[in-house]
Amino acid sequence: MFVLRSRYLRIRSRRHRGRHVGCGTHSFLPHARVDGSTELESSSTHIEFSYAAILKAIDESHYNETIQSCPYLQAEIPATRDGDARNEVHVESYRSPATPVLSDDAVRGLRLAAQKYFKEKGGGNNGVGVDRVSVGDLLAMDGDPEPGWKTSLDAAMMQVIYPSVRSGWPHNDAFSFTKDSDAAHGIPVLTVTSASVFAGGGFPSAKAAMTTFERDAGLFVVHIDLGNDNHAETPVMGALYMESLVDECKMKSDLPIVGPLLPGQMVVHQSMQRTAAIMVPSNVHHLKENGLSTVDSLSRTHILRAAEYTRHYALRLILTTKNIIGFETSDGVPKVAIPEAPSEERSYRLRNYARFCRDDRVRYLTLAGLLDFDDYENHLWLGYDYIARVDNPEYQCDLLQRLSDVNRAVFHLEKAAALCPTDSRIYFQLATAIGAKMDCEKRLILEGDDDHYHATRSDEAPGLKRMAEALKRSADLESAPVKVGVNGIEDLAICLNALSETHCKLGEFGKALNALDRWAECGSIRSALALEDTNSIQMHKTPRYEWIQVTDKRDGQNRNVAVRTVGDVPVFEPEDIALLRAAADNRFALAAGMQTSRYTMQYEGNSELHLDDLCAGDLLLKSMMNRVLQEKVYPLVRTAFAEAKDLDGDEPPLGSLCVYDSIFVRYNGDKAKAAGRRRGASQPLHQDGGIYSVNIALNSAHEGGGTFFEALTVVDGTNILRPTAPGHAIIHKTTQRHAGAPTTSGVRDILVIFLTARRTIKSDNVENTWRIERAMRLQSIGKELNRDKLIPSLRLARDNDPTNSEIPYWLGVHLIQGDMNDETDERWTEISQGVESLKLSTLLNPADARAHYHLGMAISTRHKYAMRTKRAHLLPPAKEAGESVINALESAIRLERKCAEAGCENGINLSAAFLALGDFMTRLKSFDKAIMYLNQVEGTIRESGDIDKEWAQSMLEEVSSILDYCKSEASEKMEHSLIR
Ligand SMILES: O=C(O)CCC(=O)C(=O)O
Ligand SMILES: [Fe+2]
Repeated sequence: MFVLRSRYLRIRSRRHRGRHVGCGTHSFLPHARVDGSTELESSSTHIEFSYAAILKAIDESHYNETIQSCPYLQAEIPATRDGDARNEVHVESYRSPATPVLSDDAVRGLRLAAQKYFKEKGGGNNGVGVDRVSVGDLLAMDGDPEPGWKTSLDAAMMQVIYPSVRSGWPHNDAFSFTKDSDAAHGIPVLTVTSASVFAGGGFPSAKAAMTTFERDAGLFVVHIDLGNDNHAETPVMGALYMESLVDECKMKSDLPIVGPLLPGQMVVHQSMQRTAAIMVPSNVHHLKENGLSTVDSLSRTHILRAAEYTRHYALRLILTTKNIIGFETSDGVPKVAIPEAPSEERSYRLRNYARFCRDDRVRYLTLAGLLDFDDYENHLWLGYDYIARVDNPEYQCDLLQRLSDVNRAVFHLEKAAALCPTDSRIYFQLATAIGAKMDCEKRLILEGDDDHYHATRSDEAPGLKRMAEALKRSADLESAPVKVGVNGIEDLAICLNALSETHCKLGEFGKALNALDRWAECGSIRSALALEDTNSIQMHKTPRYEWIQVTDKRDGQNRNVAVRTVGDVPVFEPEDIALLRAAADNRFALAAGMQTSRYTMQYEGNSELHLDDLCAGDLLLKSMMNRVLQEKVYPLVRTAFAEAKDLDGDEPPLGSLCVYDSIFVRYNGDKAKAAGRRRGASQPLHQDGGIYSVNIALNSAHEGGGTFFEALTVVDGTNILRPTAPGHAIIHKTTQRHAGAPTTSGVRDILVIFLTARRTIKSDNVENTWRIERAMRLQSIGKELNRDKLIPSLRLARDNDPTNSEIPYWLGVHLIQGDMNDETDERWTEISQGVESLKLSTLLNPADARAHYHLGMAISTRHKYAMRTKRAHLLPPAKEAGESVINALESAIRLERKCAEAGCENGINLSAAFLALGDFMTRLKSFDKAIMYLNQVEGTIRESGDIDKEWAQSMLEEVSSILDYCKSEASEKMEHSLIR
């Protein structure tokens, strides 16, 4: 599938803040007129009429807003046009006056007023810790401590703010007459439609941004910094992240921010520019980066720290223009016709309206595009909507129509990119559209319902190349807001995942690795929890530990499975556990059964929470976790795995250990039982993400449960490990296959921390741990690749992490699964390599039942293929082959049964293994053995409860016919030997 997940782009446009006319409401549009036809072409007269009606409504809405929204802030007093012309200072993207526009007193007064308001009435705290209050509400508040700020603000409006906007963009359409009739409405003047104070930061895991990073309403945004209460102590300052500066700053290796700003200092920009108000340390431009030019930057770390440190304030005014003459009425009813809103406003409002239309979105967006050719968001939305339409399962149309839709999507997104070359969303959507287009073309060729496409052989490379280019640009752009903490890493990670995948599809593996490393780096900076401080001298008591090992029967060597903490120093003290579980209880109660995790391994009876979500805003929990990580977890992991180095061949990471993700898992055995889950509350066999998994027990009041380790199935005794007591841990490499053993009654709570490491300059070439992640990610991308690219990428994965048994396992499986009618030498080599790869997998992990199973099947397949293609002479001797098949399949059966006993089976079809054994022994004319194996098929099917299934019946028929053959051959053989 080529269509990328659209989750990456949550296109939003800021809701209009106007109190009377929300663009979120339909109230300003004549309902009866706008629904009806769904296609622009369907009825031109009808459209003409609707179009006019819509514009009229929009003009009215804009007009109302300009006179009603912020009556407490005076509009601009028009100067003579000559006067303006003399002051023209055309600026590109923003104006940032050197001297503050508000005095220190006014800044403090406004901040104090907002603080009082938030304390008494709250500020909405919209889920990301940002409070907001309108200036109108501040003015209406009783007991403003220092109300003098209003006079200062009024003066600034007239003397600095309005003149500065007008002289900054003198050629803006909104300032000029377009038609003669407009002259009747007078000169357009600037006015304020929204004035708000924002506050953000000052708590654990606070976001760097105080305002959402998106296009604003109106025509101009005036941002005035209001400082914070701790400025003197710690110089945390305000700044404005400005998307349009990205390219320019990259060249100068600077940050795309305007600031740091002094309290009272102002930045003005067009609303169309995407910006976000952020908090930064005053030395943000002088931080010495580590030279990796990656997102894991010092500036990001320091900006996020600044945001946590203090609550910062800013004033934001939204400006537009209005025509003064038309409004001069006593009763609010205009005497003359309502003036046209500026075209940018018309387009913005129409676009916002389109968001709420289910059927007509494309049509309204097209109209919005006609109103303002320059507004890239119209094209972005159009492109996005054309793809969304094609993605919608309810959209009934033929492939050619689909192709035409995705072509339009590509057209609009390219247009958007030309108008705004710094918006990462556009390039991501462009890549999505190109992918969708390729998908359509492929289907047209397959279905052959068009002569043109029927004739064309598809060559995907050019399309994939364009996708890669767009994704690369998107990732490069997206890195900028990530680097300053304005955006989280989620979207960038998705983009880099797609980029790696596209490079793999092109066979560009070097570039794929580069993108993969950047993607992995995202994982290493995702968590807001502390990273390992490698400089600190350990003064704390770390838990003691022991290694759980198995002895390999073949070479007598010990293999490490996991570390278990022992003794009287646990990872978590009882009070730490209590704190964590209480936070989880709260969150589960809040979620009321809704999904609380990003992961999919969840069944009835299991629930999960991300520790980062729990810690956000919870100072106590976060600092407890940071302490435990720093004092216990990191030193423990580093020491234990450094000790294991000789045995495992893995260097501990060079860079600081850090949290890749951490989840609180609650297994409810009783719930699972009630839901009829035979296995209780459990997790299937898997590998984790990151490098190390730390699994900490939080209670003991349950039956069953524990971590099942596949590696332990090769030795006698238990294969489920449990920490020695609540608060203690089991730690293993993430590549060690394991499962959550069924909790059969009661509740089992654990905290699993997946650790990875920060990248260092050396990581690229020498670091094992970094390569472990590469290999895992290559393997996960493999699911999206065709066989011809899948096989080389699995080989690459194997080269990067030669110890991960999962990779040669999949490589073997895919090498075997090719065309059995292809009799070339190349195919023979593939099959032989497939067998070798599976053999390697069983050597690396002798406990993997699946690998043994597929190895047995593969040897048998190779045998059949060789016989058929006259290559019998290339096969190993029959006895040896027989032994290896028996060995492999019997191991598979034995191991799978052990897994099943623990409730953690792989789900291998054991009856098929017996059948394969019987079949192979028959081919080797070893009839007694064949009969012995075939006789076990029926019982095994019964055991699995599948006897009534159709496949079971046909398998039994096959068994019975081979059995008949074997029996007659066996008795003939017997006769033969008697005669002799
Ligand atoms: O239940 C357990 O101990 C295993 C948990 C686990 O493997 C996981 O959450 O990834
Ligand atoms: Fe796990």
